[in-house]
Amino acid sequence: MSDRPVRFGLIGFGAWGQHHANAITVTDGAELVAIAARSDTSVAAAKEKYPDAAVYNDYRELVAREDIDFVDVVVPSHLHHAVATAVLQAGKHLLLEKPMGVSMDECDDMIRIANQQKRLFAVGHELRLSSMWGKAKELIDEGFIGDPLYALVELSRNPYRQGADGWRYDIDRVGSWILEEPIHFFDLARWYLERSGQPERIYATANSRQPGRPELQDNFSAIMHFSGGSYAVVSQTLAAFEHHQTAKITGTKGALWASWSGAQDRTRHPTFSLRGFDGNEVVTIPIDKPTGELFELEDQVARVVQAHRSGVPLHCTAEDGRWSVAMCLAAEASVRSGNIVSIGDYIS
Ligand SMILES: NC(=O)C1=CN([C@@H]2O[C@H](COP(=O)(O)OP(=O)(O)OC[C@H]3O[C@@H](n4cnc5c(N)ncnc54)[C@H](OP(=O)(O)O)[C@@H]3O)[C@@H](O)[C@H]2O)C=CC1
Ligand SMILES: O=C1CO[C@H](CO)[C@@H](O)[C@@H]1O
Repeated sequence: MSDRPVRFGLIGFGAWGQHHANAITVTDGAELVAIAARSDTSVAAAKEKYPDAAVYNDYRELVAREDIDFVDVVVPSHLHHAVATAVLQAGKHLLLEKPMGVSMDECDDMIRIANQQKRLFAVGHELRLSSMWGKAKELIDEGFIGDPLYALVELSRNPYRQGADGWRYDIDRVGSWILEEPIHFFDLARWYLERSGQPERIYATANSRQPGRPELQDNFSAIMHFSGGSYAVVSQTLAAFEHHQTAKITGTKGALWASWSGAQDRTRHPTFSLRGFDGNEVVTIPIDKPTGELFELEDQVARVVQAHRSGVPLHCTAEDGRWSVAMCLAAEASVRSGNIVSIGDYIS
């Protein structure tokens, strides 16, 4: 494989897209050659910050360029499908932010086109690359806790940002608030309980602080049962302060307890710890580098570069992204009906 830098185009230059731009520019072997934004303000901001990159106000001009290898899509969730299909149809590899799509049809359509075009398709579930959430996975796989039986992934944080033009508070554009952040935790819980087979059913409940906006669910909890007998609890409140995330995983022999805290999700100065009990003693497990979504974002760009250059497996494939969307939609159906929902109908 050639050693020339992997050439990236970035679509979306909002709060998170700007961090993607930075992650691309600090990654060895990656080059940010073009950015597409929508408003004049974002176009001007992109030009000022990245004078060497071409900046477009129509993403179709970016995808039409022949010299781009990978396109990184960081636009509001209801636009993922339209933008991602244009990228794939133009024959580019794709890194698409979560949620992969807002419906199963969207996910299936994108997977079909990626397969047809034989393109790489990674989804932005970056927590899988974390030195801490990932270390927990490694220990589980090594048998540190025995057979896993239970996983709790929990977040308490401040309210979501509005997003450009308020898309995050418009249910038709955000899809649901489950697709916004609990989707990461479904992905983690499934990863941790991988040895327990497939999840079979889910029960979820939620409520809103705004009586007139019941669809904006500040509090959300779900229980997901796996075929092997284990179960996972995913729980989130947006009615709290700062950003505090915990995972507790227990097995036939021991337990793990990971926690992360920061003034906000995008901090470079978090506190975090991973403690474990292997059935004999409680230990603090050293974490070899800082963890947090800004760090993992850089690791994610590095990973897709390696995948492109040397065929290293993607950290999160389109099938993984699809699975997590399915889980959110099943959870949503359970919240709506008040019933336990069979997951097979969603993931088949
Ligand atoms: N994996 C993770 O941890 C995270 C993932 N995300 C995901 O990333 C995505 C973006 O979120 P975020 O950055 O917070 O949202 P923002 O609203 O802050 O940014 C969205 C950006 O998309 C731009 N945009 C909208 N339409 C177009 C278009 N047609 N062409 C080009 N750009 C367009 C907007 O442009 P303009 O500014 O001109 O209006 C805006 O800059 C979402 O899907 C979100 O779920 C977000 C945070 C963390
Ligand atoms: O991880 C995340 C942090 O919060 C954001 C919302 O504010 C989400 O979009 C995102 O997925």
